[in-house]
Amino acid sequence: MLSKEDLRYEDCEETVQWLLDRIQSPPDIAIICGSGLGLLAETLSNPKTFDYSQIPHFPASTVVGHSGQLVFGTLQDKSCVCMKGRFHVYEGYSLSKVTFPIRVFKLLGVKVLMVTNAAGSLCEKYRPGDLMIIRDHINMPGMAALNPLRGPNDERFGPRFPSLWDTYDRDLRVTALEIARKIGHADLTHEGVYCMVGGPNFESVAEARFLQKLGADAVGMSTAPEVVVAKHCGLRVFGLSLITNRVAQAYEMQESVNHSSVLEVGKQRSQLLQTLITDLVRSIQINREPAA
Ligand SMILES: O=P(O)(O)O[C@H]1O[C@H](CO)[C@@H](O)[C@H]1O
Ligand code: HPA
Repeated sequence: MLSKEDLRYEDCEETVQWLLDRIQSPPDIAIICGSGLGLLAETLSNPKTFDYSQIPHFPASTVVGHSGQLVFGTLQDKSCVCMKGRFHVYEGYSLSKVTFPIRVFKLLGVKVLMVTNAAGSLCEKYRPGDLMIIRDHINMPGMAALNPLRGPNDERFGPRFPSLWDTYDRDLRVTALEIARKIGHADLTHEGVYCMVGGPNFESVAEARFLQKLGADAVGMSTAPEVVVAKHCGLRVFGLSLITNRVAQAYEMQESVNHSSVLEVGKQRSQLLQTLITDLVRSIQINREPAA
């Protein structure tokens, strides 16, 4: 059964129509800016910006470092849309609301979703300021039935039982690693597994040890639901984590993390992220179906 909190296909269509009435050309690529990474949106030329509060059915951004704007524009001759700020479950939103923009992007005609996030390192060799290309994820809330696909399945979006085995696009991952090498940052660019937890607290030492044993290289409080919904509706997905801190896995470790330091690392690395995403967008071929 749908709850009051669940947004329907028709709500999505309404939002899409509202946007189509106001933009020049529908986007092919959508980019979600993680905590402190909103400057990515400034790479778009001829920007057309909407506050989330203007857009029908869009929730509001409540987290510092997520300014709450949707920016349409051009990057490397590709029509793009950037979310300056995402929605998190810990803000109190249903998963349907958290992932609503992804379905809007799909109905707008987007082919590729690029998700970025700030994340803590669980892997010995990752340092704050490093990048992790997401190879795969562990959706902790999803495995405990807090999954955005829970409830009646609307086949217009996708199948009841989607497979996630090849979710993070292999070609985009390879290209991103090549770009990192070309721009001289291979040493700080890794490929690994992102684990989503519910937040908003940062992990306890015992939780961090548990996640590391499960095979997670980095941990954050977002991304997995967006990616599940993107895969469900057939989008190509690329994911990039900026490692903003180490997560303490021993009681003696003096690792303290707070949201301001997460945002600060985002600011310091914004240029690098912009370069990598811009070069990756340049490499993407968009195959538009011929008009009927
Ligand atoms: O995942 P993004 O939105 O980048 O944000 C990350 O940073 C915040 C914690 O500082 C959490 O919201 C965590 O998920
Ligand atoms: N844990 C969870 N989410 C995060 C972290 C972290 O250490 N850093 C940035 N987002």
